[in-house]
Amino acid sequence: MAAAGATAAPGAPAASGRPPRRPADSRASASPAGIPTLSLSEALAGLRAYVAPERRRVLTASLLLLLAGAIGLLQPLVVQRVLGGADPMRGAGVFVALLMGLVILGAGVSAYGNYQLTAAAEGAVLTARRRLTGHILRLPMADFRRRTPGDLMARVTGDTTLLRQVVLQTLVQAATSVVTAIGALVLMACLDLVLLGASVLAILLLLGLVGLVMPRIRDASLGAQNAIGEMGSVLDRALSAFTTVKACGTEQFEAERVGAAAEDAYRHGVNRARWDSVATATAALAVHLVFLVVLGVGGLRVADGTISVATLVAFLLYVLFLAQPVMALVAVGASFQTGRAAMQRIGDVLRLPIEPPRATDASREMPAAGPAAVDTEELRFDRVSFTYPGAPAPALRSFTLTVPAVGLTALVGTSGAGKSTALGLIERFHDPDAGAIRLDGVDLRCWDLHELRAAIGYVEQDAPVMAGSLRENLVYAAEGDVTDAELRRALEATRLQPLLHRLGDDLDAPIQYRGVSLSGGERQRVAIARALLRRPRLLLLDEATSQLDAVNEAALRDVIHELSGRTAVLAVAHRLSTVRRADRIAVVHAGTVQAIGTHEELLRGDPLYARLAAHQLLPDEGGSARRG
Ligand SMILES: Nc1ncnc2c1ncn2[C@@H]1O[C@H](COP(=O)(O)OP(=O)(O)OP(=O)(O)O)[C@@H](O)[C@H]1O
Repeated sequence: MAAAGATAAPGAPAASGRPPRRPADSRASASPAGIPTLSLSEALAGLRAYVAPERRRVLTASLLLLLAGAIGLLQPLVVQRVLGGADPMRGAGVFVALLMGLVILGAGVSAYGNYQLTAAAEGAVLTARRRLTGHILRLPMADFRRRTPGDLMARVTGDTTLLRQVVLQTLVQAATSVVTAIGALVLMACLDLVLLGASVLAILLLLGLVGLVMPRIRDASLGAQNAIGEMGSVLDRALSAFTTVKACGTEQFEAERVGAAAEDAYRHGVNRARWDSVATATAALAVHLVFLVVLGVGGLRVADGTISVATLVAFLLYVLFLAQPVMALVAVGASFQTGRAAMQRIGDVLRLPIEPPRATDASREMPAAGPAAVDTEELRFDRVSFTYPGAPAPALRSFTLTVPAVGLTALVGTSGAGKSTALGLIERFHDPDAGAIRLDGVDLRCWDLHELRAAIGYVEQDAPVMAGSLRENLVYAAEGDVTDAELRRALEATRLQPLLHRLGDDLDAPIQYRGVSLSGGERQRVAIARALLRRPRLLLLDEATSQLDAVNEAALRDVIHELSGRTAVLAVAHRLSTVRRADRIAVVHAGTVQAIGTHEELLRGDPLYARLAAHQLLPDEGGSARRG
């Protein structure tokens, strides 16, 4: 299967030398709410990985913010010198000027430090977005399909944004706050140890209470972010089926579904805000309590002459100064819990194995079907069986077929017989559970994935056209430069000149989102032209002619026929008129190739084909096809 030998994303935080883990295998513990959460060390390791590219900026910011903290610490000392002097008013002007200078210098250093820190945080967000996007696009098809685009988008846009706050607060503010607090405590110790003891006791008591609140913030954050992801999924469902929603008149129904998901996100958000407020209020209470304790105990000590008023005032200033790091540390704790939830959601995706470029253990997975065929330049399905993950029954069972290097091979059969699945396995969207598919006698699992796909032109059933220009859509899959003349030839071959004409003969004319400004047939032909420009050695067409009118279909049939004179074409078609001229037709039934032959041979020898032909053969040149 695709997961075999899969590769973890380069730089994925959890991939530091360890094999990639699926979420189910994760050592993540379960929160009281039953939501699995990252352990603290995993979260910190994840954060380090995102910040690593920004370490120089983070270092600069740390030093500057520490310097700003040190400058701040000097201010109470200056005040003490002024008030403690024999004549407080003598030289007051100089001290005030010195104080002003320190304030301005501190503000400047702190502003530049904060700028560097914010830039580093943006850099970490950029790193996370790049890794996540690159990883999502390299996920195996099965893993991608288990997720919804809306939720993945919420992870790339929303969860990564939350990292900014974590980096800003956790990495530097936590460090600088701790250092500043220690500095303040040391200076407070120099002033009076008794007052220090009373202050520390009061702070520890209330910080203990804050610690109890932190897990609640983490659970509420994870709940809120999951709810936002869910809302993205519900919204994506409605927007991607916009036409259906309109046609079915279900705007209100869908709006209510999205509204319900938004309400869920709101409830979680409010819950998080509640616990955030509890933490902040507790920290503020701690600071006030310390201030009152110092005022009370300090007042008594001034009264009995143990310390001077100047020392008490300086100590109180340090208490006020301590308020900032204490409040900051609580905010850091709360924000880290939010970031931890975001990192978990990002990590859940990054820990998924990506498509292996080449399965290293493919040889061990060789079927018991015997040695690899020696024939080259052909595609061969050798007793291939495959069941979609979670599906109750196999889509392919002992599917055996040879597609020569040149010629048109058609797959026909009833709906759900397994035709599209067979094409998907050639693209290695999935790998067979048993048997093997070989190209040039080499198991596809041993091919370099990029090389394999580069050799194939694939026109899928829904033939998407992307937002962008016609040119962008055409050259999308092409390797190397494509000239205008080549583009025009491809348009001509697929009878798309009228479309080009409608676009003012401008290859760079924009095509709307998902090609909604094109007809279904035009979209399909753009996809075919795109596949042709890839100059494939194997062209896979999945019902590529289903949306073409008779004239265009006949024209396209000529193109395919001409192409099949040079290369291998494997076409799935319900319109049997398209495949009448096929060199061989494989009749697929219940996941197995039950008959192979030409149109005439199968009409005579295969009852299923004869039945399909009788029901689905479209009139073509002179209606001759109806003779079956
Ligand atoms: N992603 C999937 N997950 C689970 N089952 C799937 C998936 N895709 C297809 N199937 C199932 O696999 C079987 C074969 O599907 P496939 O799309 O290959 O049929 P088909 O012959 O191409 O049908 P049609 O002609 O209607 O397109 C069907 O039973 C289908 O329901």
